[in-house]
Amino acid sequence: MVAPSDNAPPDDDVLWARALHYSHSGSPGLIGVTAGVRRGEILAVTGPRGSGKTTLLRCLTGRLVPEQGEVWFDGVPVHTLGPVARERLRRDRFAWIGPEPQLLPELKVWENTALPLLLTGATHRAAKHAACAWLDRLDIGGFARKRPGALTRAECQRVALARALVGEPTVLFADEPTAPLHRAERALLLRTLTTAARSHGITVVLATHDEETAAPADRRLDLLDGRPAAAATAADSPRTTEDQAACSLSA
Ligand SMILES: Nc1ncnc2c1ncn2[C@@H]1O[C@H](COP(=O)(O)OP(=O)(O)OP(=O)(O)O)[C@@H](O)[C@H]1O
Repeated sequence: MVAPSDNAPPDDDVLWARALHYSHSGSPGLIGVTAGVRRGEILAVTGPRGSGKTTLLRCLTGRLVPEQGEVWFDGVPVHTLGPVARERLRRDRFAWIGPEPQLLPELKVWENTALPLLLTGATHRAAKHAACAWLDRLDIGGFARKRPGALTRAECQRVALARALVGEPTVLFADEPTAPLHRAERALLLRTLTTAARSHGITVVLATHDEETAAPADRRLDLLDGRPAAAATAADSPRTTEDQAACSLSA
């Protein structure tokens, strides 16, 4: 049960979370994480493996409900919504891209790209038109009639990006989208993602353990052991504040 709060989210944050706590079957995933992202901004959530990045993104999308804390999207208290409303929010306003493209091998590239629109009732013609427009924008229009098996992994990941963007979501959640790619491919995918998001005013929450991938972000949130990194470091070294005081006295 999530306790209500009098604290309203900041006006300029399209997505805002306060003091999130979440545990996976008893083992801590998030411990008191607060995060905000403004409309059109790119927020990088960084940290080593197991630091809680995916758990945070899943709490922000409403896929996971925090045990404590609040998540607000566009003035809506996501943490109080039921499963159907959260599912609708994810479908209509959010998109997700992970490290694996997860394309359907039987479908052509344009059909894979159009899937989110077809599943929400768009006509075949409108969905195809939008899918092909996004494939063109991402410079992969030439693949539209091919099947994923004919593409490289990096090309498939760009198709997955087109599929994520085809519904023009308010927020794109990108969980280690470049992780399985070589350096040059990583740079291309990242440039494609950030350029497309910025030119369409799409907010991005980008989880990555890689400094170069985090570099284009407007802001970043560093996690360690499920906490903001600064808090985790302080918790690991209870004498830090005392030590700093001692240092400044002796300086
Ligand atoms: N389904 C689960 N069941 C049990 N523990 C989990 C589950 N998912 C995550 N965890 C644990 O929660 C912690 C945070 O995991 P999370 O996947 O959020 O971190 P991450 O920073 O995204 O890591 P990675 O980069 O490896 O995906 C880790 O200790 C992880 O082992």
